[in-house]
Amino acid sequence: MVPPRFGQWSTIHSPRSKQPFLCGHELAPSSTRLTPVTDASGESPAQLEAGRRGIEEMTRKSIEECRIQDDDTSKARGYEVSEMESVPLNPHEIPTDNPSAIYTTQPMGSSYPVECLLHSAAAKRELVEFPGYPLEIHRPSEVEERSYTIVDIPGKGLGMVATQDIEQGDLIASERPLLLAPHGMCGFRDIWFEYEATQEEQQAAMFSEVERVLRVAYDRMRPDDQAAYMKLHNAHLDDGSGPLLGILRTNVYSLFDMQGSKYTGVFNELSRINHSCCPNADRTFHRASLSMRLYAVRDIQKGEEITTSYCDLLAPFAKRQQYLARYGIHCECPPCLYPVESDENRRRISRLKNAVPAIIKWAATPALRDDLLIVPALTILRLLVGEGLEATQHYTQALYHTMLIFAALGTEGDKIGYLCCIEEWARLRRWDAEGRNPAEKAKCDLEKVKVASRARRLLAAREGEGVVVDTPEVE
Ligand SMILES: C[S@@+](CC[C@H](N)C(=O)[O-])C[C@H]1O[C@@H](n2cnc3c(N)ncnc32)[C@H](O)[C@@H]1O
Repeated sequence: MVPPRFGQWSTIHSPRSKQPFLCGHELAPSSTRLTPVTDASGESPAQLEAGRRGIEEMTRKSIEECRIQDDDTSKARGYEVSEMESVPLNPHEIPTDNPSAIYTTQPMGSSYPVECLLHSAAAKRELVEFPGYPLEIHRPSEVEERSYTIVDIPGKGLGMVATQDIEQGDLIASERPLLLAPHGMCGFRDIWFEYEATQEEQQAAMFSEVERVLRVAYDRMRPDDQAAYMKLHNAHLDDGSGPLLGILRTNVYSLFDMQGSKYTGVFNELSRINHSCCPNADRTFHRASLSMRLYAVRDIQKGEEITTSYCDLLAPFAKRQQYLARYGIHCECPPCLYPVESDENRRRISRLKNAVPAIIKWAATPALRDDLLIVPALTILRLLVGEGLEATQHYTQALYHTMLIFAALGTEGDKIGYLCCIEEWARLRRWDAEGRNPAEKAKCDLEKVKVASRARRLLAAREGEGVVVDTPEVE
């Protein structure tokens, strides 16, 4: 989970040209927020008229709420903010100019919408033109036989717990964010001070302006979603963040990159998952359905807490604790209780690199021992499992290497080991690739390894007969 960066003070300190900076596009309520008013609904002309007036009123209100430049707050604090330009657009329209901010409710017409704050017209285009978009999904609350519940976890607030056994690779949940916004929100408003402001003053101004940008998005949400947002945990009550910003900073997950910006999202249920440095679940964002998928990275037993990671799992203990402190977390998961040993293991694991070319070379070289690679490969796998790092890409990479080495060893190797590695690798890769087919890559590498190892056997046999042959070319 990556909270927004708010530290780019140099960008707001210097006076700038007073160009309109924040544009409140698409402020008209989308059709997802109002019942469509048509004759077919059986409503009377008076009801239809009232509905039309309601839409006009909400549009006007939204636009007015966006005109928050030069108000009492900023004047009283001695700074000015850039003007916000409001241009109502339909959710499917792409603006032809290039505004700095677009408020839009997506997918258009969905009963399960996401309030989106986008930084450019190009971002909106990329969002709505993504292949397969918009793929509908069910709200978590509508999914029968959910495998989890949200309950109180001693010492952690609320958390997610398995209500049945879950197998490695199983999908636990998929959920759309309540709010989607760029990582680091300070770019949305230009602030300039009339005097040499202190860092604290600049931070206070930035927090206040970001809060107001968020307020526009929040006011566009459906009442249920607003209530869900406000119920989320806020770990930033005392640092000057407003309530919307505090909740955002506590609960956002990084989602995806779009037009050079990282996008983040706050979720009703998925934001209830607590952190662990040996998590049993991982998440990926599915662009076509605009939803986050949570899946098990190892078997989870009924009653076990479902956890994910908020930080870099291979960072040393001290760095992880420092990072987690911003959430008010003092992590006491197993690796954090044995930091010296765990740091050493994680340091070794972090050195793991792509070894596929080396494996192919070894497979083709009779002079190299059969067990040269399998021993270190299994050692790394054991270390990863011992540290509970199945959620890292190092784990899938180590599984992949081991699978290739077993394949090269052929009958000399371990068939069960080979099958276990390839099946586990495929289970874990199931949710992480969008549009890419990991099986294709595996097929290609397996073929190379098998060709190389056949060549090696041939070489070994000919050398045994006293014939010297060149090593075949392998990548
Ligand atoms: C994104 S929220 C997770 C859900 C939260 N527990 C709740 O009640 O809504 C992050 C907050 O959960 C708590 N938390 C998460 N992981 C924790 C952990 N490993 N130990 C203690 N508290 C944790 C912290 O208060 C943190 O600020």
